[in-house]
Amino acid sequence: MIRLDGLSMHYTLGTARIDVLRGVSLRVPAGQSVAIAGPSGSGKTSLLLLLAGLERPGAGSVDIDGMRLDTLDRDALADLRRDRIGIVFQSFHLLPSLTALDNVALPLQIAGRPQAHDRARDFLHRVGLGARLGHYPGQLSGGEQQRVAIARSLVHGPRLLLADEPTGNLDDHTGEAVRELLLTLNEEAGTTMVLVTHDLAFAARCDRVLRLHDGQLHEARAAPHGDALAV
Ligand SMILES: Nc1ncnc2c1ncn2[C@@H]1O[C@H](COP(=O)(O)OP(=O)(O)OP(=O)(O)O)[C@@H](O)[C@H]1O
Repeated sequence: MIRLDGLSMHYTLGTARIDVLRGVSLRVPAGQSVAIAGPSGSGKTSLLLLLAGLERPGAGSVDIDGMRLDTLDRDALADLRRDRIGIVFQSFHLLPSLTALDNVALPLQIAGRPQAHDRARDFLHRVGLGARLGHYPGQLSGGEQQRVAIARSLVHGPRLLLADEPTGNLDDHTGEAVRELLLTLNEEAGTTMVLVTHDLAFAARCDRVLRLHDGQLHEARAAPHGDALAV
């Protein structure tokens, strides 16, 4: 369960203040898939950064599975991300000196999990990159790098996936494969998903669609469960 209560956030640039979120409250039950839409610059990425504990809100709180992120120190936040959260950023943050396989295996190795390379290989196959295991990020196309980042975000079996435009750079066919992979994980493993996406086909298949506008989240399409509505 994700609980956001009265979440506000602003950036300060010189003397200018940019209010990005203005008192956002939200509940996302475990296992729900949520698409977040909204105009460019409306704060969608900032919201994901708050959910991941990579930014701190100016006011309000983020609670993931009963843990209030503002009570956790930097190490505890890193542990939370390593154990429970998968993140796909718009810029993929792949390590340039590691192959695709090693990039994907790294989170498992850091966590001391066994069979890191076998599992990484399996996930790279699932995103259609079985023939690119030994490629370095600089030798991969943008869409291929994106799929490596998706494989890396999923390899440790996160309970929560936060993804910024996961199908943004992909052609129709590859985009469909990634949509299927994520939705299958959502359905079969019960992975909670919060996706920023302009991909209408993807949003249409999520349980719920929210729109961020003027610092507020609005329910564009609600899940059928009454307890899942934004409050
Ligand atoms: N580090 C920063 N310092 C100052 N302003 C920032 C910073 N990061 C983002 N902003 C501003 O905050 C606003 C929200 O940015 P954010 O990236 O969250 O929007 P977004 O909805 O994800 O946009 P897009 O759809 O274009 O990716 C934008 O106006 C942006 O210029």
